Formats: sequence, structure tokens, C-alpha cells
Amino acid sequence: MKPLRELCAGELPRLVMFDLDGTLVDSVPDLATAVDRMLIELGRVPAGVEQVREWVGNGARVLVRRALAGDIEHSAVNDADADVALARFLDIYADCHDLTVLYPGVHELLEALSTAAVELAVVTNKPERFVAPLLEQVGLGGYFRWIIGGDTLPQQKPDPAALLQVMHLAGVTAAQSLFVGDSRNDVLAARAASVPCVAVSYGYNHGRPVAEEEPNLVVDSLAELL
Ligand SMILES: O=C(O)COP(=O)(O)O
Ligand SMILES: [Mg+2]
Repeated sequence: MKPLRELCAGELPRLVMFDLDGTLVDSVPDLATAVDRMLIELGRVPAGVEQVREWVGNGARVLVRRALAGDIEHSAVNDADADVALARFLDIYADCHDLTVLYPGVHELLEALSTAAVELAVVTNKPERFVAPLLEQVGLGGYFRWIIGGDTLPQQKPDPAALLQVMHLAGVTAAQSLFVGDSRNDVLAARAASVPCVAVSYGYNHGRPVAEEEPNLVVDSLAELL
């Protein structure tokens, strides 16, 4: 795990925090199914998976607002409409999980890190209720000591609050920690917490290359960290 040592002053990190959607699992096909069912119920035109891929990353509420706006820019969406749509989306998404799959290299890296006694956490903007069942479904149930969802704390990524909380619970410094994510929010949250950040190139970053956000390292597969 040489690349990880190089990012943490020659030592293995003591804590690695992972983003979920777009980093560990390809969840957009199920998210798009739920968004489109919600839109159709509301009498609107479905968005399609490519569009939804660009909208994922800021949690369910923002995803629903973007779907109602038909655009990444959603400030004109009425809050009451968004609340109604969000409740439907959350209900529908609870039944959409068959299409979500692990990315290559994920299982191998988690296994190597846990064998090396590195503590593991998930810090996602996805609503907390969906996270543990999803991890269980894809075979990652046993790996993570801490799970922070998008509604666990008052703040979401790019705010560093969740990273700081996990580091505090683990009793480690920023220099002993690492964040692995796929989007601008992840890089910004890690930077704000002074935690080194690895970004995966295959995830969702609103249609833009994540390298533009200047993480410490970009990999095409988590297997490159082994
Ligand atoms: O649910 C989202 O919008 C994104 O979730 P993530 O933080 O795991 O990428
Ligand atoms: Mg992500």
C-alpha cells in the first residue's frame, strides 16, 4: 500500500474515510430509476440516467430539487414542492437497490486495510437510513466502524464536520487520516479538514474530471492503492 504511505508521511494511515456513491458503489442506475419514477408520478418528464449522474453528490434533497428544475441549478424550485417530491423519492428509492454494484478493487482494498488494522469509515451525503443496508447488500457490511450519512449531522460535505467527528471518535490526527472520494465535495471537505485526499476518476463529479479539484492523488481504480 505504498501510495497510501506516501500520502501519510511514510506510515499507513490509521483511519481511512470513504465516500459511498461513485466511490465504493455505482448507485446511479438505482437513483435514476427512483428519480424517474418520482418525476412520472408527478406528471413530469423522466430525466434519464446520464442526467441523474450529473446531479448526484449533494444528498437526496438537492438531487430531488435538481430533478424538479431539470437542471443542476435549482434555486427557483419551490420548497413545498420539493418537500412533497422528496418524500416520494425517499419512499421509492427504498425499493430500488437491485442495480447498485461495487466498483472493481473496492473489496480488495478494504480487506487489505482491515487486515492491517486501519480503522474504516463511510462519510456520505446519502441519507443515513440507506447506507448500512446498501453496504450489507454489496458485501461490505462488516468493514466500517463509523457511518455518517447526509442527515446524520446538521452539515454535509463539503463541510468538514463529519470528517472531524470521525477523526475525533477514532482519536487520530488529520495527518494520520485519509479521505477517498469521487467529487468536488469530497476534495473540499478533506481540504477543509486538512486530510489528504485520494479521488477516483470513475465516479460522479457533475460531469467534470475530478482532477480539476486538485486532490492529492487521482486513481482509476482503488486497486492502485494496494
Ligand atoms: O447521495 C449523494 O448525493 C451522494 O452521496 P456520496 O456523498 O456518497 O457521493
Ligand atoms: Mg460520491
